[in-house]
Amino acid sequence: MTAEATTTAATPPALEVEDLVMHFGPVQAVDDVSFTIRPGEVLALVGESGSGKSTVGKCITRLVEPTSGTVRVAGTDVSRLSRRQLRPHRGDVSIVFQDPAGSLDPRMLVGDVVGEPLRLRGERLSRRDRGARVTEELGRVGLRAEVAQRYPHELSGGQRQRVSIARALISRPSLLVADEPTSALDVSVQAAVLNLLADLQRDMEFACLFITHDLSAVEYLADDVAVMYLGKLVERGSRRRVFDRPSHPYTQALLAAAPVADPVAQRQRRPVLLGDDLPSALDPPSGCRFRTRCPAATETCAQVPPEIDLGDGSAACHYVRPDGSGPEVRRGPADTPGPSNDTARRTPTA
Ligand SMILES: Nc1ncnc2c1ncn2[C@@H]1O[C@H](COP(=O)(O)OP(=O)(O)OP(=O)(O)O)[C@@H](O)[C@H]1O
Repeated sequence: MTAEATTTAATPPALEVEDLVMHFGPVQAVDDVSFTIRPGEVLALVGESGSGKSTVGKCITRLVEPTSGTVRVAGTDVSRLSRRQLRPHRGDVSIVFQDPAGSLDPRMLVGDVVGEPLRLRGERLSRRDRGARVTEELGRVGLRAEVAQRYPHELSGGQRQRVSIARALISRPSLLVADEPTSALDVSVQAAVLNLLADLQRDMEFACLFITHDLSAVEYLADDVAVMYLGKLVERGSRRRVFDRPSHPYTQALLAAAPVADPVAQRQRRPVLLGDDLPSALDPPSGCRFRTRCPAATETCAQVPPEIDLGDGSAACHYVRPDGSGPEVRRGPADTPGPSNDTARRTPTA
């Protein structure tokens, strides 16, 4: 998908996250994470389970209070606002969760669920006007007006996720955080919901932080990609650059591990296995956190996070070549080939 960045000098980024830290007691879930999303841009946040992706999303939407750091939405520092001060900004950022069954109040009618953000935002609307807005939003996500009179449990998983999306978008947010929006759904409806999100994003032009494990969905939906590993951002760049020339050994491993639709391309891939499980966020490795699993690690990686600036907002491992291409990562015997940068184009299966 192409989202033309409409940023001008006068238009602040849709989202600026600066030095975000979230520790749950001793658990270092997110550590010094910074990134920006331009208006209308889709940034995919990828990484293994437990790398801190959802926690970043929750900090942005103030579902958890960050330990430190700044979150600016369309130029407003929302991290320092009290709940009361935040009220007029409610609805500027919305979130769609992985599991619609868990995120929709089972005692509320769908119409009330979808219309609730308008009430919370303090919009004074007559019952009739609110009903009309709800009907409009339901139509936008492909649901009939009658659905408003049903309870969430009376709907299918795909329909429930459409309700979550309608609820998220009724306040016309400038930023949508979509946290694994299709992964809890039946495979047969995943592509339809993903297509819906893509269409809505293109039509309504909201910026989107798309948190996902699904690299084929990233290829389909994202403009830029940010890669997280154990609470840290290890790489950021345009989707094309990251997929074609991943610079961090972790990104290379992640891409090499992802299934591709084309069996020939799959065979040509040179796998880099991640090996052991993710280390604990209770006691992350010093220096570069990936070093304990990195096939290219040297002793220096234990001391300083070996990052260099690629110049396009990307932080990359010091192993990156001067031309910006990735290192030849080796694992095991010296003749074991490194990862391929030749990723087949993928689209979600219908
Ligand atoms: N409320 C909490 N209390 C304590 N630890 C937490 C809490 N929420 C998350 N964590 C821990 O923070 C780390 C990051 O979790 P997070 O859910 O953000 O990762 P993730 O990348 O989104 O994983 P997944 O893809 O499985 O959702 C993990 O070690 C997790 O156990």
